[in-house]
Amino acid sequence: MIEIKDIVKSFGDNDVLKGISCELRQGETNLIIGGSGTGKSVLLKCTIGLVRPDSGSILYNGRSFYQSDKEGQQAIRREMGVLFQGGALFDSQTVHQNVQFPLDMLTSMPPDEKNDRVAFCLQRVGLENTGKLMPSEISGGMKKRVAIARAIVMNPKYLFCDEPNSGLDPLTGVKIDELIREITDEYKITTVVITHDMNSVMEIGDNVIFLYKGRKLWEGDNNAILHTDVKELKEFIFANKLLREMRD
Ligand SMILES: Nc1ncnc2c1ncn2[C@@H]1O[C@H](COP(=O)(O)OP(=O)(O)OP(=O)(O)O)[C@@H](O)[C@H]1O
Repeated sequence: MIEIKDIVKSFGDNDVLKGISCELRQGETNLIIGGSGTGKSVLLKCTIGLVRPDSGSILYNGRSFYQSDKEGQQAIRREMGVLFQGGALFDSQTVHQNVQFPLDMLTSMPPDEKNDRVAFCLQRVGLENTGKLMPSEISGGMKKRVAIARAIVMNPKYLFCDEPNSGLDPLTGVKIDELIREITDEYKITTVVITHDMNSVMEIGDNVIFLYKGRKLWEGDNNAILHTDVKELKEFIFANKLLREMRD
């Protein structure tokens, strides 16, 4: 579990996060949703240690990242897998090399063990026998799968996904959501997904946190969200035509 407590972050006179607290639960897909510019990415960057909050604390299974020494921070970082927006694969490396990259950077695992681990992760995301291909030879959905395989290769306790569906057709997007959900459940990971996508909210929203202008306005699951009384959340949800028609 990750406990976010009263996080405040400003850039100059732009107060981006105005005191956000929430719990990101283990074995669940925790979705951070909200309109553009509401602070979702900044909150994610604070949570993965890329942006230091002005105040507040973030605890990873009880351990404070920002109050840990360098070694403690590295230990927590090693437990994080990150799926960056767009996948961020290295174009000049094969699928296998891309997935192996964190093992090369962060472990002294013997080569055979690395190969086995990479093969296992590729198989887990449904991409066995693709290791020799280059990223340019595979589809957008397959690239996301490779990026997921890379994010889980270190066996993370925490998985962060920034807009995992961006650039994918709806059906492929649903399959990626399902994969993230399955992996979360199977390995009991604390998964955090940033999204604008109401399909994802309805499919995998175990714990949904709605941000609006740097504050948390609502928190609940995907069953409760359609019955919200919060005006700003209703506007966000029912901007989606299909959901509006379902409601009416
Ligand atoms: N490094 C930075 N320096 C200055 N301002 C920043 C920085 N990073 C983010 N901001 C500002 O923080 C605010 C929130 O940005 P953020 O990227 O978190 O929004 P978001 O909710 O993720 O939006 P989107 O859905 O469009 O990605 C914006 O006003 C942005 O300009």
